Amino acid sequence: MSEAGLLELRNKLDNIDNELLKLINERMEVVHQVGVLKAHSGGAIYRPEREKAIIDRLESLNEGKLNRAAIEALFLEIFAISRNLELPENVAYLGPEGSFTHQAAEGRFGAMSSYVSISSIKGIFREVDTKKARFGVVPIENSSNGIVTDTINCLNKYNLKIIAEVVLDIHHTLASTCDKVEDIKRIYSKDIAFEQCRKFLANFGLDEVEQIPIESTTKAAKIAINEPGSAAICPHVGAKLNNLPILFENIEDKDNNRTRFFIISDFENGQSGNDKTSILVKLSDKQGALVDFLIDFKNAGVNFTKIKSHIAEGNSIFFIDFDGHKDDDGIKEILDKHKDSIKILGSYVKEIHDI
Ligand SMILES: C=C(O[C@@H]1C=C(C(=O)O)C=C[C@H]1O)C(=O)O
Repeated sequence: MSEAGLLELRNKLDNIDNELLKLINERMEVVHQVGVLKAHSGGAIYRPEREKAIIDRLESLNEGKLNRAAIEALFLEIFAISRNLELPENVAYLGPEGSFTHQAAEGRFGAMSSYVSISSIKGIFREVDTKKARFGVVPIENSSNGIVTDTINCLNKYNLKIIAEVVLDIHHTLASTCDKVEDIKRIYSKDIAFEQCRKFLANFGLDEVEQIPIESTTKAAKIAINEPGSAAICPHVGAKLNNLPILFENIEDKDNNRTRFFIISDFENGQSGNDKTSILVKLSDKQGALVDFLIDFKNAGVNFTKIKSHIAEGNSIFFIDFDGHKDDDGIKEILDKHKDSIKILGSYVKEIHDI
């Protein structure tokens, strides 16, 4: 290509960028006006259901090269930046830095938010409950390891709302300063990560090597970089952050290893037309009480996406997800009827059917 041709194309890009900048700033002005209205009415700044509606509309209008993922990546960042200009958002996540929960948080709240790494799920609920953070990001379930009981216990204990779900494909790497697998004498990781990589470890004879469970996969990388003869099972970013060489990528046994996260806050979402609701059901000892409850939902044609039994403080409770919003016709009546035995945890835009 000639120098002149390149110059011309770059000029074109500069002009487009100038327009984009002008338009985005104009958009920020309008977001600010919405923010002023919300401040008067006490409404929440973050409205995931509205953001989803915008992305859906843009996808349906789209005629260019961008696919849904690209539109989402661009616009979620624009939304996050506009929300931050209105009100800086503190996001508490299950750390340390580089953890999967951190990735889930950044995916939703973008590069401009301020993030606080918290070392326990309970700590995250406390941080949001005491208003030190506006949002908390916690894991709720993994496709290989099931439900996260600490999160259920905290949802039971605190009066916070689930305002969004985020689903992340979980990939692990084996990272080490050792050049050869045979030189690895110890592996550090989180207990569930060892579980998720059992077959890989067996295939490479690493099931014979000492496996040391610690609180997080990123901490594993931190240890492994300083300890000759050791390795870590950790996320790609965890290895990169610690300059730990990656020996193998995607070592998880299942190729659809996913974790679902909840974003918790102190407000309720409006209806989006594509919602999911999570509740906890505490039933009396009366036999068949759960069945009565489920039949009401079934008769109303409500689709359950998850039912898990769980013991909290000695009592048996059920964690249930179903399609629809708590204020939808048909659902509202059933929730009212059973209000003494249920706790509504939140209605939020449905990202996924089940993991
Ligand atoms: C501007 C609003 O507030 C926030 C910002 C949005 C945006 O930038 O378009 C959309 C939804 C909200 O999270 C709104 O509610 O319309």
